[in-house]
Amino acid sequence: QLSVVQKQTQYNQQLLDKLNKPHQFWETQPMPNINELDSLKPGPIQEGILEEVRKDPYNLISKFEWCNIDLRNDEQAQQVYTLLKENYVEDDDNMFRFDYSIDFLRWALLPPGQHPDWIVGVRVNQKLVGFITGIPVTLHIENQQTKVKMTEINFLCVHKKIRANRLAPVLIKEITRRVHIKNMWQAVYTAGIVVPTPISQTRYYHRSLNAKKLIEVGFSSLSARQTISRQQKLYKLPEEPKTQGLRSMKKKDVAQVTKLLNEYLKQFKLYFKYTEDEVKHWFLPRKDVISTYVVEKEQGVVTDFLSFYNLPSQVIKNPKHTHLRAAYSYYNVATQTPIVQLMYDALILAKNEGYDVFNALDIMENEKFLKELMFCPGDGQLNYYLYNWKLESNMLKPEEIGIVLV
Ligand SMILES: CNCCCN(C)c1ncc(F)c(N2CC(C(=O)NCc3cnc4ccccn34)C2)n1
Repeated sequence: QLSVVQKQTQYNQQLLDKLNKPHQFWETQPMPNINELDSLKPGPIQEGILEEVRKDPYNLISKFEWCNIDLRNDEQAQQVYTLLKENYVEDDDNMFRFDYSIDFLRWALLPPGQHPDWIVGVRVNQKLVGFITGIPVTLHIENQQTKVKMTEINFLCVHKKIRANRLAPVLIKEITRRVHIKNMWQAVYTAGIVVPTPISQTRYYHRSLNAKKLIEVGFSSLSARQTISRQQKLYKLPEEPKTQGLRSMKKKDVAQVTKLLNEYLKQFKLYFKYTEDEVKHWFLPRKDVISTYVVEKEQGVVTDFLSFYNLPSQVIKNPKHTHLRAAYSYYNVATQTPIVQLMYDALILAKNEGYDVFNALDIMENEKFLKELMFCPGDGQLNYYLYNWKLESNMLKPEEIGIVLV
């Protein structure tokens, strides 16, 4: 084992490296840097050459080895769950950490057309210590004609005990290689941190559903003049939704929901086009994972729908609560029902499903309901990234973003 002194020296050196050359890894990647933003022409930054793609995996330090994770296998799914539960994204004050469930991970990572070698793990003596994932998507960029088959990257995670080993850049390079070898050259991903070069900087908003719990876990705080009971009254919601014909989505709704969604998303500069199979996968309700409600008007016509996903956070140290139950706004299409009314019903439905807070980004048309429904801006910023693609416009406004990454 390295002596304490050696470890400290190694750590100090790594800090110095970071200070001297921040983003050392990202400068080697095809992402426009600040002064290229005006010179690069829109489209791919580097042309991919299939023959040049490395055929074998990147080298790992000894005792580390690559593995493909089969999330359908309970044991392997449990290993991923535990790695993320203990080592994935935390808030800046280390009070909360995401607790993605196994059912949620199967929903998020086993969509139609998934590639088994895009669920990538790194093990040391059978223990999972690193993880990164990709799923195949067709992204429409800035106009109808430009649609690009690419990967959506997510769940980059390195075990806390082996950070500063530069494993994250190797995980990124390896999944990039596995995408390139399938002749795909772009990626879309999000992150709470800023690395070169976001295409959009969006913000989280939170709507309190259980004011007392949010104060007890430290998610919300009371100012001098506020009391818990006054907060509860302020955020109180009716027992039942207002919209006539609002009900849980069923299989028979898939065709109409697909048409509504694809039509609705065309207004944005970044959006996916969905097949009926994909709508089945992403929107049919799954307990404790995804909730979708449709508005059915006279004899079977679906005019609107709302959806939100379940992403609890572990409350790291709290005498009374182990989890914060958070619902995240997914896709909402309002064609006949006013969007404020539809989202007010979403709050009521989420409250009745037991959520403590309802989160939404300021993307799509969300600005139209955030203030009126008493959402508060959070400290969390979510940056969107496109790998190896120069946009016509340097940055997109949040309301031009039509994709939600879980
Ligand atoms: C593709 N993947 C992106 C989604 C990952 N998502 C949901 C995420 N990425 C960065 C964030 F900033 C964030 N925020 C939700 C807001 C929030 O609730 N902040 C307090 C809080 C409660 N629990 C946690 C856990 C981690 C971080 C903040 N937490 C901020 N959400």
